[in-house]
Amino acid sequence: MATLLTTEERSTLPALGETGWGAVPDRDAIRKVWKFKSFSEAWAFMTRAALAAEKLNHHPEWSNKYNVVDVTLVTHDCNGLSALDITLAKQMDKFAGAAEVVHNHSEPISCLCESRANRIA
Ligand SMILES: C[C@H](O)[C@H](O)[C@H]1CNC2=NC(N)=NC(=O)C2=N1
Repeated sequence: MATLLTTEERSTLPALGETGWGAVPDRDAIRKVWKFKSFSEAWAFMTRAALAAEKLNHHPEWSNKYNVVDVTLVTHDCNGLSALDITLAKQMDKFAGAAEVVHNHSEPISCLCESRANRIA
């Protein structure tokens, strides 16, 4: 059974913050949003991440819209962050490679994709 990260363990998390993972307001969870070059690259990332998640028996809360993948990591069994979230976060960072990290989490995900109007303009 996973246990919540201790205060001491959490003190090592800022390094993770520098990679674009951020705290979710009002929740003991972390979130990162990537923008890939294409849907195909986003899907390839999700495929790798899904296989890693299955191996860990630890699954992301995530959504995908076109080339954007929005990931929240939390451990449901302990209702907060555990070491499994950090392990999966690091693996996802590896799979995402050089994809653009979207830092403005307050922006609705629909605004992060190019609008259809812009693409055909
Ligand atoms: C029974 C099974 O092991 C659990 O439900 C696993 C599956 N995947 C999980 N994923 C996440 N993110 N948190 C969990 O607590 C969790 N628990």
